Amino acid sequence: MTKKCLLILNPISGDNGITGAELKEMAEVHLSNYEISLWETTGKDDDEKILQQFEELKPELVLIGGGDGTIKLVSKSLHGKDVPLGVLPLGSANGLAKCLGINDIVDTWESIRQEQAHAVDAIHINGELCLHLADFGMNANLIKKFEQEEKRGMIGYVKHSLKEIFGAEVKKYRLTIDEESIEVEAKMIVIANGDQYGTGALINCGGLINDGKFEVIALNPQTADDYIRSSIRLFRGDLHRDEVCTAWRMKSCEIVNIENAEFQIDGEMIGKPAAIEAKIEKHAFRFYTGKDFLTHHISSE
Ligand SMILES: Nc1ncnc2c1ncn2[C@@H]1O[C@H](COP(=O)(O)OP(=O)(O)OP(=O)(O)O)[C@@H](O)[C@H]1O
Repeated sequence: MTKKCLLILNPISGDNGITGAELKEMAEVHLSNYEISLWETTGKDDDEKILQQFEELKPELVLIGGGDGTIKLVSKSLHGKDVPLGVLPLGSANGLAKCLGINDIVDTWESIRQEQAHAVDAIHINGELCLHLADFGMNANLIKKFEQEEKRGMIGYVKHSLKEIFGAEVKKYRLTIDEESIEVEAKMIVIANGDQYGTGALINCGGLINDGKFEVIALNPQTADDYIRSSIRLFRGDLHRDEVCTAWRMKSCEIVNIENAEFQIDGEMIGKPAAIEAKIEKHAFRFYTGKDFLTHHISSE
C-alpha cells in the first residue's frame, strides 16, 4: 500500500542549488512506496503552516530538507505528533544530521528503506527546543558574525573561525546541578544533546542523544599549545581527556550568564540571556538514522 510523505524544503538553506521539484523527483525514485507531497518553507509563520500541512495530509513520514535550523523548526511544530522524521542534509554544516549518522542524502534514502527510525532526546532551554548543541561564548560569537554575512555556506563560517577562536574572552558562569552550584570560568560553555558540530568536531565524545541525559562542557584554552592540542583532540575524539575541558552529565541544570555572553541554540542566535534553565525530554522525537548512529547508540535505547 502506498504511504504518504510530507517533504518540507527550506529553499534558502545551504548553497546546494537543489530545487523543490528536483528533490521531489529524487524522493519519488528512492522511496517508491511513498506518495510525496512537497511543501517549501516561506520564512513567515512557518511553524503554524507546517502543522496545518501535517494535519491536512496526515503523512506516515515527514522528510526535512535543510540544515539544523530547518530541522528544529519542523520538529518544534510537530512535537507530540507520532510521526518519524527523516533528514535530508541540505544546510551549510548539518551538525544534527551528522549526529544522527546521516552524512549525505544517500544515507537518508537508505535509512528509510531499512526502516531505521529511532528515539532521540531533546533539551528544553528557556522554552526553546534544542536538538543538537547550544553554547555560550566562542561559537555563538562566530554564528552571530556568520548570520550578519549575506552569503551562506561553509566558507563564510570558516573565514571567521580562527579570528573568533583566538580572540575569545574568558567569561564567568554559575552552574547549578542538583542544587549544587559552582562558578566556572570559560571561553565557551556547551550544552550538548548531540556529540559533534557540522565540521565533524567531536565536542561531546561519549555523549548519547538517546540516553535521557545531556552534557555541559566548559572549554578554557589559554595558550597556543592548548589550542593546538585541544583542536587535534576535537577531531580525534578524546577532548574529554584534555585539561582545558571539564564536563558534567545531567537531566536538568541552570546556568547564570554572569558576564553577558552571547548564546545560541542549534545555530540560531538567542542574544544574551541572564540565565538559562535546561531540562531533558527523553525520546521526544523519532528520527531515521544512519549506520554510524546504530554503532554508537543502539545498545542504550
Ligand atoms: N523561504 C524562506 N525565505 C526566507 N527565510 C526562510 C525561508 N524559509 C525558511 N526561512 C528561515 O530560515 C531559517 C532556518 O533556516 P537556516 O538557514 O537558519 O538554518 P539551516 O536550515 O540550518 O540552514 P543553514 O545551515 O544554511 O544555515 C528560519 O529562521 C526560517 O524562518
